[in-house]
Amino acid sequence: MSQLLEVSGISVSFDGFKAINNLSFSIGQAELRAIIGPNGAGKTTFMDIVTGKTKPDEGAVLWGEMSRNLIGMNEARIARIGIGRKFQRPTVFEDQTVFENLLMAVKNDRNPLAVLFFKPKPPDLAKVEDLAAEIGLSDHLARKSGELSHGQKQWLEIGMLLAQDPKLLLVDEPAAGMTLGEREHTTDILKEAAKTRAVVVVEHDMEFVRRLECKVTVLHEGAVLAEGSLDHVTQNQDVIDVYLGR
Ligand SMILES: Nc1ncnc2c1ncn2[C@@H]1O[C@H](COP(=O)(O)OP(=O)(O)OP(=O)(O)O)[C@@H](O)[C@H]1O
Repeated sequence: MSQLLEVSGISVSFDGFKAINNLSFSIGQAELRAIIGPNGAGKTTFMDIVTGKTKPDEGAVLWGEMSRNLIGMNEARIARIGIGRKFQRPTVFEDQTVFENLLMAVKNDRNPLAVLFFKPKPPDLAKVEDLAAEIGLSDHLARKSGELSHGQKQWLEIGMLLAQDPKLLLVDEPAAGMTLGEREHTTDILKEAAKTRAVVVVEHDMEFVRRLECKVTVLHEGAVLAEGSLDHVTQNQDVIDVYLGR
């Protein structure tokens, strides 16, 4: 299988401290991957590099069949070529309904006023309905987003990102603050999304990672410490020493 994203030998230092240290990582077109690792391992910095927020001092970040180099591209351009990022805190428009939030995302205009003057066409409406079904909010389309539970807001934001049809979706700690039921539903959404695109999930919650049933990459001190199934990496003595055993 050809790789969608191929990161090789990236390093970045902040004031002399190597936050990412010769890190290599790759993911295929329709693959789900969990990234785990202790605080300060470099997980956020890694995502910052892939999305163009941080420029590495060394290494290559290659994208797609043409192996385009993403280093030096700005964040907006990287988003346009198909990399979506879900931050930890949901950023939906609370005064807008679920329907309006999804429609704004389909239209790719995150301006609450735009939706007032927008006459959606049948394909847009069909897409909103499909997205709502995918994230399990079909029965909540008319509700103000501010009334949703924390988990439902997270799903809505995932839906808004999926509206852009990203080829790669990066998701930062989705399980935080969710009930068990919400976590289970979130794993279902992410597994489904990864059937047609690459999805990278950074998460500390090991039960959540187990339910994802995917390959796991363990980061430590800015580099890959171990990679493989969850059972494989959790039996690795280095992983136990630096992460699990603490
Ligand atoms: N802009 C910055 N300036 C200085 N140091 C930074 C900067 N960004 C990250 N760091 C440092 O780089 C290291 C890696 O941080 P990063 O946030 O990527 O880790 P993480 O694995 O995401 O941690 P966590 O699980 O706590 O979110 C940390 O020691 C952090 O303090």
